[in-house]
Amino acid sequence: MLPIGDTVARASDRLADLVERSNLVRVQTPQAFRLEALRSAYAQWQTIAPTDETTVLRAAGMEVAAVAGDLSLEKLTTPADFERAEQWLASRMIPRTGTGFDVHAFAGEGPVMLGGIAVPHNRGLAGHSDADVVLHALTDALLGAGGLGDIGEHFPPSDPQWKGASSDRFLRHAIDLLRDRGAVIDHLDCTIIAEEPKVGPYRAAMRARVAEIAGLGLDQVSIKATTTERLGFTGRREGIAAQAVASIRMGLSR
Ligand SMILES: Nc1ccn([C@@H]2O[C@H](COP(=O)(O)O)[C@@H](O)[C@H]2O)c(=O)n1
Ligand SMILES: C[C@@]1(CO)OP(=O)(O)OP(=O)(O)OC[C@H]1O
Repeated sequence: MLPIGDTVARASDRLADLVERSNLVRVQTPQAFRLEALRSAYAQWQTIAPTDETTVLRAAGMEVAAVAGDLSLEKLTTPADFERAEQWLASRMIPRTGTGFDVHAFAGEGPVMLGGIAVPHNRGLAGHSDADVVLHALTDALLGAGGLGDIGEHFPPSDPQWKGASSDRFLRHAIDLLRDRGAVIDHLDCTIIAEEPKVGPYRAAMRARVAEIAGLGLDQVSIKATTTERLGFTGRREGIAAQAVASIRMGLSR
């Protein structure tokens, strides 16, 4: 049971007399009873559905012991109750960030897979899978945010089953692992580092595809690109790099 903090009064369409609340309590559920007592009390209960079990036991002449209630056991009955519970749960979620980075070298013929779409290019990318640096960097960022290892741990490059695999499944796997742990994915951001191909014309399609694979809204995904001003291996057009950041919220494990 819980004490009543509010003023208590009789009312119809207007407020009427106050009720002395010092000897009133709120009776919470769930409640615990000896099974035999509960069965026997319900066998004797013949009126309309009771609002709780104490009513049934007391009607059968039994005494019910009272123990201190707990506000965190509040019942979820109305939509407002659910909203309050969700806010309470959200307040216990801690923001976490993960970063990911990946590189694949140009080899063979295009197109290149970037952000889950085939981008026309005169050269392709070498890799055990489809070599989608964007999805690999995003996958590692998500795994990092969850403290769940890295992409190679989940999909070893030595395992022939991932040969030529579409990287959609790597990203989806990281998302599923996080969601199974009750995490909320707030935002994914990826920067593609390459002189070529130009990402601009495909940015919107990549963003939409990543959002679709991850089960996120468009406004929760960002795809950017930069060159390295012809410097370094990306500047020499030897390959493409991508770096990603995943912002999530996850409950405390302790
Ligand atoms: N592969 C790329 C690289 C760059 N872009 C776009 O060009 C802008 C300028 O790049 P800088 O490296 O000179 O900063 C960049 O902000 C991107 O919008 C691109 O589309 N594809
Ligand atoms: C994606 C995996 C799958 O075997 O292989 P690659 O396509 O080579 O990609 P990389 O980012 O180098 O390594 C991660 C591997 O898990």
